Amino acid sequence: MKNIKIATIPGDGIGKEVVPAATEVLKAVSEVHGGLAFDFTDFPYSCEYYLEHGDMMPEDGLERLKDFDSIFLGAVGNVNLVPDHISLWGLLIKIRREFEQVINIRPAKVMSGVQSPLVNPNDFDLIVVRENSEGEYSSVGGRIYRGEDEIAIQNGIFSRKGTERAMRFAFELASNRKKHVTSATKSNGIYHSMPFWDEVFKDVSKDYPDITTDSQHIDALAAFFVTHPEKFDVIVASNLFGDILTDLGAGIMGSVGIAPAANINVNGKYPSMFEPVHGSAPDIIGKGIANPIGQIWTAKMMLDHFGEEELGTVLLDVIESTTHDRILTPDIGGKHTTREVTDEIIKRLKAK
Ligand SMILES: NC(=O)C1=CN([C@@H]2O[C@H](COP(=O)(O)OP(=O)(O)OC[C@H]3O[C@@H](n4cnc5c(N)ncnc54)[C@H](O)[C@@H]3O)[C@@H](O)[C@H]2O)C=CC1
Ligand SMILES: CC(=O)C(=O)O
Ligand SMILES: [K+]
Ligand SMILES: [Mn+2]
Repeated sequence: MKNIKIATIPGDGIGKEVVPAATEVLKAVSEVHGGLAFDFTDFPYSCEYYLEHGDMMPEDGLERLKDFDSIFLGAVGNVNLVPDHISLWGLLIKIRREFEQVINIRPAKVMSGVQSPLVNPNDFDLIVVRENSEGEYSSVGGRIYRGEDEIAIQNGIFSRKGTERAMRFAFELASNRKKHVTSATKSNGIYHSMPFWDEVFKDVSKDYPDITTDSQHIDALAAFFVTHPEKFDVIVASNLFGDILTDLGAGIMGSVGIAPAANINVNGKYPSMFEPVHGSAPDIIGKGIANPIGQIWTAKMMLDHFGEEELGTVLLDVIESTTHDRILTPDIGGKHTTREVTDEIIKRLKAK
């Protein structure tokens, strides 16, 4: 029996609704498989935890998480309780950084039965490789003066190591796909970091002569995501550009509620973390209508990560069969609840 130890952190808002749903699905996956067991341990780290303890997680929080095989997180953020930059940096971004989850991979594709907001979208299937440890997500800078003379300085951090690492990851991924990598840049407007980004991209691409490349400014790239998403395969982007592009990727799929993501530790020193693209969705908390597919598809990425690709494919096929049959939550045009979609996925999995 293969036993996988998973730390679950539902976090805030609908994270508390979709993580339990996806955990139930994983339990069904384990039943179907027979030789695979998941051992879940739940951690209450959240904005409510902050109010009680003055921090998003205990001082030894990372110590408690580090020996798990992976972390399965929902979302972090409740601005009614804690400012976002405090809660996200105290939990989500802290784990990404301290556990050296330097790559964030986020696929987007046409899902059967889910109406894209694009009129007659061509069949797209792309994946964004987002640098996940530095870039524009930075705590370097400061604020001086108050009022009229106030100044805020925010520095972006682009190391050769980090930039190259994300790009190599993208090229490796592309070699098993359509052998094309697009670089998201903005070297016409950002004076230092983006010309540097372009140079590193050029250098790295020399090591992959069988992979074709192109480079697009992020503004144009955003427009192409809407007009011709089918033209893309692997896109490598900085932390913020990747963040924005993947909500856009989710948008053209039909909803941010179905988009999955994986924060990958590439050196094997710490667990990777699996959490969907979306946030805590404060506008729909407690209504029972959060789309669980983003979190469940994220569970599929976790299965892939553990070498269970066959099972991962079964799970994605089951997800897509339910959307195909229009068992949909309201965000993608249906009337079904989180519970109903989850139950349907579990039922179909068990029938496999
Ligand atoms: N990785 C994380 O933990 C993230 C956390 N956040 C945090 O979440 C909070 C809300 O952020 P927003 O910018 O509003 O982004 P959001 O992704 O939470 O919500 C944007 C819109 O998408 C909808 N939506 C999101 N997930 C959905 C789902 N599963 N099913 C149906 N509809 C869904 C929401 O109802 C809302 O209308 C903030 O505190 C923010 O900082 C935001 C993004 C990522
Ligand atoms: C915070 C956020 O939206 C992200 O890192 O994806
Ligand atoms: K999330
Ligand atoms: Mn985001």
